[in-house]
Amino acid sequence: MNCITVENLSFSYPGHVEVFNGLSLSIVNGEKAGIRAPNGSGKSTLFLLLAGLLKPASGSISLWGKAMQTPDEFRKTRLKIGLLFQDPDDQLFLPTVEEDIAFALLNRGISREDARQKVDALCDTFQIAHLKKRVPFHLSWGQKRLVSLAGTLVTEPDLLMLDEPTAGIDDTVIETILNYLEGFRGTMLVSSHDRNFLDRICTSRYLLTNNRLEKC
Ligand SMILES: Nc1ncnc2c1ncn2[C@@H]1O[C@H](COP(=O)(O)OP(=O)(O)OP(=O)(O)O)[C@@H](O)[C@H]1O
Repeated sequence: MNCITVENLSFSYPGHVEVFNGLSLSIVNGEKAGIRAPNGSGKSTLFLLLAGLLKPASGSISLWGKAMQTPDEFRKTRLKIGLLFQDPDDQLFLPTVEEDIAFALLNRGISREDARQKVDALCDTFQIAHLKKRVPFHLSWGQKRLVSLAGTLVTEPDLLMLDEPTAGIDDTVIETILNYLEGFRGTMLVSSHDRNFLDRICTSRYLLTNNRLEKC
């Protein structure tokens, strides 16, 4: 069964050139798909469209076989999705790191104690336990990246969409992230310019150029 089916998707930012014109793709359940592309070709835009945060001009998006037609359908389905934004400043918004990582759990009705345990475990894994009481806004860029990644993974989503997860992160921590993602059992769509990173965790690779997403 497909996790993601996109047919004939077209999208332009208002007043700008079109990003997609007739893009189609399908990602099967459990696939770990790596996307590479030149800068500005639309990777981030694709993730935002798939999460229902941008609206296509035409075409269809189905997630787990269900056509996503209304904002409400996307909102409900997003509970099963973890989306890591390319820029952590678009993602972090609460007064402390631990509150930010816990947000998606509490939003899903998980108790404070269970949320605290999951946050603590992930902070230990990503070596960011010392940052828990810090203000996300004041962290370094790499630290923000790790905190936003923890906040994306903490709900153990069925579909992970990671936009440049290793940008600005040092090699030892990249290894920790790789180890974690190698054990991830859901479906994953990950964009990166780091070919080695994609080779380690992906079961399929795609190249996005000239409006087309082609297996490579
Ligand atoms: N909010 C916006 N308003 C107008 N144009 C935008 C906006 N966001 C992105 N674009 C444009 O849309 C195109 C696709 O951008 P996008 O960020 O999706 O590409 P990308 O493949 O993720 O790039 P990169 O690898 O450089 O991060 C680019 O030409 C970009 O300038």
